[in-house]
Amino acid sequence: MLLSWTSAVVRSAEEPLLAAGVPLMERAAFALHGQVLRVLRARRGRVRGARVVVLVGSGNNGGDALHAGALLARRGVQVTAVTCAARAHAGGLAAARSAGARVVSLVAGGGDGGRGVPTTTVEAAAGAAAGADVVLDGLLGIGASGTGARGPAGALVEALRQTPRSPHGPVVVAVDVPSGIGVDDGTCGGAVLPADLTVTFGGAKPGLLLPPADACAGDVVVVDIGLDLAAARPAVARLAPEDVAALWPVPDRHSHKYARGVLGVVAGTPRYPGAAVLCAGAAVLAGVGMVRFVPDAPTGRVDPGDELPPHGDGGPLAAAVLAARPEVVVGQGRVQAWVLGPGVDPHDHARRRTLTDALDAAVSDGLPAVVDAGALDQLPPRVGPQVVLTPHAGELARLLRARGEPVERAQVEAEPLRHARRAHELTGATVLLKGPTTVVVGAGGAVYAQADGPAWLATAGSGDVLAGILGALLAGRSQEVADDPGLVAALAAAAALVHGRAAHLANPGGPVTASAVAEALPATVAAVLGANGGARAAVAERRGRR
Ligand SMILES: NC(=O)C1=CN([C@@H]2O[C@H](COP(=O)(O)OP(=O)(O)OC[C@H]3O[C@@H](n4cnc5c(N)ncnc54)[C@H](OP(=O)(O)O)[C@@H]3O)[C@@H](O)[C@H]2O)[C@@H](O)CC1
Ligand SMILES: Nc1ncnc2c1ncn2[C@@H]1O[C@H](COP(=O)(O)OP(=O)(O)O)[C@@H](O)[C@H]1O
Ligand SMILES: [K+]
Repeated sequence: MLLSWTSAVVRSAEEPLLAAGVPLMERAAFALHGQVLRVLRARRGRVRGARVVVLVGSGNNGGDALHAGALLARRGVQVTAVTCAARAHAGGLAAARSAGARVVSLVAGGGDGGRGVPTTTVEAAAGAAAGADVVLDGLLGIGASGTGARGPAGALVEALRQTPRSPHGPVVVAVDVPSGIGVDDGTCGGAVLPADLTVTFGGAKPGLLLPPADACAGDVVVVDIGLDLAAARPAVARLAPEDVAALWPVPDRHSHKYARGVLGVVAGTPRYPGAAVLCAGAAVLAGVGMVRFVPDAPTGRVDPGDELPPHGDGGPLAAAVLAARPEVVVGQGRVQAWVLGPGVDPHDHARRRTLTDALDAAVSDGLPAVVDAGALDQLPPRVGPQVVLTPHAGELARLLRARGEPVERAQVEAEPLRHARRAHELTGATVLLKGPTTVVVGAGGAVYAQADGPAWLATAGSGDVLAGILGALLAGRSQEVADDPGLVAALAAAAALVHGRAAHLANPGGPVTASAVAEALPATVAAVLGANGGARAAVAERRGRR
């Protein structure tokens, strides 16, 4: 699991160490220079003679970068430090100079309190950076205010962004965070320099995990500088396969299909059966005990308010589901969790009635439920966190507008966490906001950000598969969810991980269909369980034999 902490939490973890004279900056710089050496070796074999341009802001982030530059210069790297503000970290500047680094400034008399640093232009600095092996971005760290670098630093970032990227261009290594991101909220509004690698100190920062800023972080390497963050509350978490293995319901010898969880599904319409097929099929393939697919009451044969027949013939929609997945059971019955709404057309009155009946039943029984697509508009004003909403950005904006918040899709995309959190506050539900990086907000302040799938996953029906996976998980862990509704957010994040990984597995590096993602689920779950669940399953198996 990758955990992240806000700037304020990191600062308060630093304080006692700094007061005790612990050389945090030296530790950070040493680790940073080690990462740059690794990049240089991978890129060109030799370190000596490599060119590194260090971008230096006014604060300690620039100090880290300058000290790392000094260490690199001592290894024979040609280091050019470009200071971008009226002041620069004095100790770092002195170290870089005495190690033989060249120092220039974008600000006349800048960087060095007017001690005669040669000035350069934004164009010249950008040109030097473009010709370097590595650009070390030490413009802004956790002390950045607002999003986007301003002033000369901002101008340089803009110029670097204009430089066309090529495979021969420099590797950009961000110091602590890519300069200019919203460190705590993941916003990415102004001038931000995207990195290939971010070397972050003490613990990751939320903006490295949260969309849209996470797209600027590249690979994230967390460096231990001795901060004690164990007792501090993380802001955002990202699950790894081993975390998902620990969450996944694995059967043992005593398991039977009902004990493993039965999932009720209301999805699709007779006109659009695809969502029903994909959602119910994904739940089966993710390993649920049983799927009950709920068809509509046969028109004209049942009075409003009557119970549905326990085993109606189900009509063409159920026939389509059964043709694809004969394992599915059609009809009403006891379930441990629900998936409601994928592909349900609100203009189909019979389907909408079935949906609202099931939604009412799920909410009044307190059962875990995935509320997706067509069901989002039917959500009661308040529900518990065992209900998971799974909107994409447009659907979340609509849900918020329906609750009096004037929000457009673009605003949700610019600040996914803020809006997902708002929807959680307003509805009480756990919210899984789909996108390139999926954000989950749940009970007790839980926040997850999962970036597991390829962009190929943005394909019709993909969300229906995700809903089925999550439904299977909720059905399988319904007992634990009843005891701890906070678990729902972790399960939602786990579903997003498996969904994304299944897309990679379905066709590595190429296009996928939603059906192919669903078909890849059994192998994906097996691979994820292999992270530590192989051992777990073996233990469960042994226990079962006793
Ligand atoms: N504490 C420690 O010992 C350790 C800290 N560590 C390192 O320190 C980093 C934090 O350092 P920090 O606090 O000095 O903040 P940092 O981000 O470098 O600069 C902030 C300055 O930039 C300016 N500025 C602000 N916003 C701006 C904008 N949008 N656009 C342009 N300029 C802007 C503003 O200056 P002003 O403009 O007001 O003069 C502000 O004062 C941290 O990320 C890590 O790398 C590690 O060494 C581990 C030990
Ligand atoms: N650029 C992207 N990269 C990776 N995953 C994406 C991207 N865009 C969307 N996704 C994922 O694809 C799925 C799309 O779901 P959704 O919008 O509900 O599609 P549909 O309604 O067609 O099923 C979500 O799980 C989302 O997280
Ligand atoms: K930085």
